[in-house]
Amino acid sequence: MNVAVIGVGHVGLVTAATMAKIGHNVIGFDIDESKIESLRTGVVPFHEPGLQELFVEGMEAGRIRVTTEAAEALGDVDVVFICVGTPRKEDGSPNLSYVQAAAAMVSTHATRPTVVVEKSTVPVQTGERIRQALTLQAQSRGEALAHDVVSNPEFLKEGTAVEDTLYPDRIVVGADSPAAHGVMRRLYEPQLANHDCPYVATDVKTAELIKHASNAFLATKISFINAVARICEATGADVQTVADAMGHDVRIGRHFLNAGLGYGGSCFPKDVEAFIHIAADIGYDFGMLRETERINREAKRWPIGQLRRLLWNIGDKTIAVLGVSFKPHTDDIRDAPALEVIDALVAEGSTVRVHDPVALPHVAERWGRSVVLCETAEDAVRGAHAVVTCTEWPEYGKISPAQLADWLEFPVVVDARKVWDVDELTAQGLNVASVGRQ
Ligand SMILES: NC(=O)c1ccc[n+]([C@@H]2O[C@H](COP(=O)([O-])OP(=O)(O)OC[C@H]3O[C@@H](n4cnc5c(N)ncnc54)[C@H](O)[C@@H]3O)[C@@H](O)[C@H]2O)c1
Ligand SMILES: O=c1ccn([C@@H]2O[C@H](COP(=O)(O)OP(=O)(O)O[C@H]3O[C@H](CO)[C@@H](O)[C@H](O)[C@H]3O)[C@@H](O)[C@H]2O)c(=O)[nH]1
Repeated sequence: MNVAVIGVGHVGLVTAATMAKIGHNVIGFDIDESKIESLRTGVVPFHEPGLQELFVEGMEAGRIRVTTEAAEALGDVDVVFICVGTPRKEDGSPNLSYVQAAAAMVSTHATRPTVVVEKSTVPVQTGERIRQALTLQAQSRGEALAHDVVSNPEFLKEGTAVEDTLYPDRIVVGADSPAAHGVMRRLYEPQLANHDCPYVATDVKTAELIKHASNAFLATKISFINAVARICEATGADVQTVADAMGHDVRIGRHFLNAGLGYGGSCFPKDVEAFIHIAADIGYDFGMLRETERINREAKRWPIGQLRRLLWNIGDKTIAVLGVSFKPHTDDIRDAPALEVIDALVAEGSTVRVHDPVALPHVAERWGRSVVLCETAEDAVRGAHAVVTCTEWPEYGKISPAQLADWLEFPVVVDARKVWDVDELTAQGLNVASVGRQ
């Protein structure tokens, strides 16, 4: 089938590469000329394991091309994926202007009936609004509407996006006509032939809601365990063991019960906030999600409180921050919990030494000379008064507690991501604050 992808960012590019992998002819369209320029030369402009290879494979097979020309991308396609951003507005509600602009482009440039697929995360009822807009635009040109609108939410996680998209836990497709369902089923048929997973065919609104409900639930699971971590710290219980034992119950499951610095990234923070707004708009107060957010704000402040407890004054100290990306295996620092930690340290006047295996260029963009960029973790930690872990990059776990004790000027470790074993740290004479441990 001929597939167009509008917006080749984290979701759009993985969608494009996956669609090519399963045999479709794909064209990716973006208004960001530098992104398209980079892709034309076969270079994926952000860090996502496996994506570079998958994209180049599609290009070499002649199944993916990219363009900044909407007319070239949208003229002759069976399916158009809208993968543009839906960032939060100042009041926390989702900004749908990019989605509206993308739909308008389809209306202007499509030369035949197509299936317009919302892959961006949008509020329930957005599909209905897109359909209304497409109808009005068609009527204004004296045409009858021929496009279908479908919701096909994306569940990939950054860092494992390629794997998640090639082998998803489920595929959700919301459509309001049998014809649109038929097109989407044919689109995914080659993937389903190699990977058996539930294919949830539903109406558009239900599919839209599945996405916000899933993200809000996962974020709430994280906040729940972070609240339990506070109780463990106060009582001497061990949150890791609590989570492991809870996880043995198949009804609960162990995933997303890692206590730490809270959730960040471009999705959970904005999607939880959006869901609260969406609910409020229809007159429902989703108070539980406001509590999820409150606990998450508290989790992000935890390291600074611990540094004050262990060092008393932090303004005159050198602090090593290990990890800035919102999770390992990505260079994405959007809404990363580390931002709050670093901002607070900079505001205190601390000397902040920062290491991250891949995100340092973004750190330099955001803080300039307010922080010291370190090429290795050792450069950051050696001679510092304390070390704080903000991202659990596997390489940090390879630093032994003995090395930490040797490198640090003061023996202070604030392990917000549970990188090291507390007992091994204390055995080296280190003063330790580890999430969910006394
Ligand atoms: N990042 C994730 O892990 C993830 C996972 C699932 C769902 N989502 C959702 O998918 C959507 C996209 O997220 P993302 O992280 O890929 O965003 P992104 O910022 O990485 O990419 C969005 C792209 O859209 C382009 N764009 C904006 N307006 C355009 C237009 N009118 N025409 C063409 N291109 C346009 C931008 O230039 C950018 O390249 C969001 O709604 C997000 O919530 C993201
Ligand atoms: O037990 C856990 C699990 C995650 N996190 C944090 O939660 C955030 C989000 O992590 P993750 O969900 O792995 O990454 P994302 O790429 O943001 O993926 C989420 O957001 C995407 C965008 O909507 C969805 O598609 C995915 O299904 C959903 O997991 C990160 O800061 C993690 O450190 C924890 O603190 N504890």
